[in-house]
Formats: sequence, structure tokens, C-alpha cells
Amino acid sequence: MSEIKEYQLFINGEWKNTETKETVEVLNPATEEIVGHIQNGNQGDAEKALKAAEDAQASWKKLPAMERSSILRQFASLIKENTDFLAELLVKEQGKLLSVAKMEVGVTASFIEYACEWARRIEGDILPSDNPNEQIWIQKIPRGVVVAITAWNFPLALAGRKIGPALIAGNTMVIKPTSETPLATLELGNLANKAGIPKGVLNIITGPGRTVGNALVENPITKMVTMTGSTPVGQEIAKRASKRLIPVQLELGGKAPFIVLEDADIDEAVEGALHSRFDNCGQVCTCNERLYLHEKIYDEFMEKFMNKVKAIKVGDPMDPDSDMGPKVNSGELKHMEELVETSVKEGATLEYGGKKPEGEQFKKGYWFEPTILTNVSQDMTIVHEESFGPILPIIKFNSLDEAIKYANDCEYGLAAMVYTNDMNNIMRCNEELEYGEIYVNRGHGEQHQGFHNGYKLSGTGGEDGKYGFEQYLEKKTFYVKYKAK
Ligand SMILES: NC(=O)C1=CN([C@@H]2O[C@H](COP(=O)(O)OP(=O)(O)OC[C@H]3O[C@@H](n4cnc5c(N)ncnc54)[C@H](OP(=O)(O)O)[C@@H]3O)[C@@H](O)[C@H]2O)C=CC1
Ligand SMILES: O=C(O)[C@@H](O)[C@@H]1OC[C@H](O)[C@H]1O
Repeated sequence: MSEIKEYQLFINGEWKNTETKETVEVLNPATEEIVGHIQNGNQGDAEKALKAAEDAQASWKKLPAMERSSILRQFASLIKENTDFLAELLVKEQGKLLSVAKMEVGVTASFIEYACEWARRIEGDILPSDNPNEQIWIQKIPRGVVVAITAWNFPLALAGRKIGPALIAGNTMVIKPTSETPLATLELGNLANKAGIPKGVLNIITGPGRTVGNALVENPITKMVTMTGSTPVGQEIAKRASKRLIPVQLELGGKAPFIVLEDADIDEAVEGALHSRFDNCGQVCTCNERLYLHEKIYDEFMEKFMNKVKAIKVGDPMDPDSDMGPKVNSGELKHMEELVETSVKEGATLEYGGKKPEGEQFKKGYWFEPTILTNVSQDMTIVHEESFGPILPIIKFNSLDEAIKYANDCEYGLAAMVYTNDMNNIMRCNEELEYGEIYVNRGHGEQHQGFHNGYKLSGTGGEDGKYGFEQYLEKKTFYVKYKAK
């Protein structure tokens, strides 16, 4: 049994105990062993963290942006220098493969490095007025204290995605990671001090979303909320934030369609469908949640695809030979089992998987097999409810019209994937698919300079890139009338 670390709250550059003295266990999803204890913070802790962030913001925003940038570049370097330590912690708390965890640490640093590029691009406008001897200045200024709330699937990367732009823009932050996978995010506190991020600029507190999260959102010190997580929680946050009309940036649930048209490159589509569903045990917001195959290529695709699905090795996420680790917790595992049961009841065929793998090594842990459902109809639950796990319903279609109709028949609108080499098909998908992020002839995977933007119940605001950075800035318009000579 490896060391079980006791974590505290990181407030004003120091580690502090919560007032409640209550702690919560963090379990390893592959073994159900305790990997750490975190503090069960409360409203008072939220208030202390927000106050520290408010006090620090006055001087942080006065620093030249390039000075903020050099501090954050040092922060990103320290994250990279600690890749092995942070990656192993991510494996222990989230169950992702070590290779994916190392990628996540790298992405965390690169999110921050990308944000640093904006230090010299906080651009406003100077406009001529209609009045004589008058100018109009539209300035970009920081919002103040930003609250960040993150999910459990890529906890460290989601933190970096928000810390980078918020702090470069001159804001300070209180981040509340999910109680499921908080450890790697908490470790950022030590690295923040080493990097020279001034006390109070970045605060990290843990505690239940329904108490600490609510307290952070509702506190008048909070001037913006950026949250990644489920749609119901995002809606709750938006409701509470609306009382003070503060801006929210919500990255929520998804149900991405993966469409393979008759002229697609089948081998490429098979690879894309496989990784876009099963990587990170299917726990990615842009995952291939429903596979639509043109009837003409169905048999060829399925033969190649099933061979690869059956070759997926579920196992110890620290083992380089494993292809897929466990689900993050028992609740998520139960959700998988319920979805399969409901699907079969509704008439789907369980083609492969559908249960906990057999073997001594799977006795403990939240393991679930890669699962394929066929004979699926568009009205089934599994076609509309996000699984966020390794379950793939497969549906045949006979025309692009039908594929687009099925794809858009969804309350989410985050990502969609399409394989075709016909330019007219591509342009029709671009125009008619109701999704904020469409991948053509490749699987999912955002880039920092893009814009990760969900329509419908997948969120509001969007993040990454120029448009994500802009949201961390407020505008101030200044009319300047002067005496001409
Ligand atoms: N669009 C995107 O980019 C992404 C979307 N997701 C979505 O997130 C979901 C899975 O993540 P999961 O962590 O379970 O999501 P949850 O919505 O359950 O939790 C997300 C965060 O919100 C907090 N929270 C819960 N209730 C409240 C509240 N009332 N006020 C403030 N904060 C609250 C949680 O804290 P705590 O857990 O401690 O209670 C956690 O930190 C999936 O639906 C997935 O689609 C995931 C990743 C990316
Ligand atoms: O949030 C997600 O699931 C994705 O946006 C994921 O998070 C960080 C990685 O860069 C993305 O693939």
C-alpha cells in the first residue's frame, strides 16, 4: 500500500485545515484502496479563499501582463518537471492509463503556456467620436475574482485550462476540484508557490459542490464562474449566478454522433471510432457516444471494428500493456450496468461486453468491459442519455439526410464526428449539424487555439482560444472630451 497523503486547503499561499476538521477519502478506482484524504471544506473556507483572492487581485492586475506571463511560464515548467509524480497521482485517483495521465500533465502545462501567448494581445479600441475633440476608448480589464469548478475526467488539464487564461488576464482565482479526483489539482498549490505566484492569486479548496460550490458561486466577491461538469449541475450554477448577473462559462455534457458515410476511408473511420469511444474508458465529453454507419459499408466496417474492440485489453492502468482502465467510481459503474439493462429491455442486441470483466484482478475496482450494442433504434434511451463510459450503440442509416436528422435529434450539441471524402457532404454537415465542434475525417481532440463550445444543453460561453480568453476580460468604455488648441 503506497503512502496515503493528508491534504489541506490551499488558501493565501498556505495549507490550512478546514473549520469542520472533516476529511473525505479519495479512492483508487482500480483497487478501491484509499490514496489520500482531503478536507471537507465549508462556506467559511470558501469565504476565506475568496477574500484572499480579492486582496491579492489589486496588485496582481497591476503587474504588466508579461510579468504575469513569465511567472505562469515558470508554473507550467514546474508542472512538466513533475510529470511522473503528477501522472502517477492521476492514475491513482482517476484510473486513467499512465500514458494518458502523462499526456494530461503535458496538456495542463500547454494550456497555461498557450494562455501566456495572450499577454501582449489584451487589445482594446480607440474610436473617433461623433463629437468634436472627443475620443472613445474601449478598454479590456480583468473581471476580478474568478471561481473555477472542475470535473473528474481530466481534473488537472481542466484546471490548467482555466487557471491560465484567468490569471494572464489579471484575475485571481479560487478553484474547487471535484471531490472524486482532487489530488493532482491540490498539488498545484505547492508548484504555485515555487513558481512565484503571489499569495492569494491562486487558491484551491475542496468540499462538496452542493455546499462549498454553492457558497463560491453565490458570494458577492465572485465576479465570474467557469465550470466543467454535468448539465444538471451547470444549470444549478447558472441559476444561482443569475441572481447577481455574473457571467458563467459552462462546459457540460455531450452525446457526440460519429457518422460514417458510404465514401469514407473505412480503416481510418474504424480507428477514429475506436479511440473516440474507448480512450480514458469513454470518459471524455467529446466521446463518440453513438455510431451511425451507412448501410452500404456496415458489414465491412463492423468486421474490422469488432476485431479491434475485442482486442482491447482492460487492466491495471499502470501496466503499459493495458488499453483501458476502470470507471472512476461505483456510481458510474452502476450507471453502465443500468444503461445496458435498459438498452436490452428496449430491444437492443448486446453484441459484446456489457458487464464487469472476469478474473481475480477485477474483483476490486470499478471495471467494465468495452460494450457494443446493435439493432439499436433512434428512440432508445442509450441514443439520447450520455453514457460517459465504454458503451457504444450502433445504428444503420441510408442517406445523409437521415444521418443529419438522427445526429441533430439530441438535447446536447458539443461535438460531432463525420467521415466522408465528398466536399458537398462535408459542407452540408458543416451547415446542418447543430454542434459547436465538428471533426471531419478524424476522431475527437480539441486544440488550444480552437474554441471548445457546446450548443444546447452542452453549455454556454465556450473556452479555449481567442474567444475563450476574451471571456476572462471585462470591457470599460471611456469617453474623453478635450480642449482643442
Ligand atoms: N464539456 C466538457 O468539456 C466536459 C464535460 N464533462 C461532463 O461532466 C460530467 C462528469 O463530471 P462530474 O464531475 O461527474 O460532473 P458534476 O457535474 O457531478 O461535478 C462537476 C463539478 O461541479 C461540482 N458541483 C456539484 N454540485 C455543485 C453545485 N450545486 N454548485 C457548484 N458546484 C457543484 C462538483 O463538486 P463535487 O463533485 O465535489 O460535488 C464538481 O467539482 C459528464 O456529464 C461530462 O459530460 C466532463 C468533462 C468535460
Ligand atoms: O474535458 C474533456 O473531456 C475534454 O475537453 C478533455 O479535457 C482536457 C483534454 O484536453 C480534452 O481532451
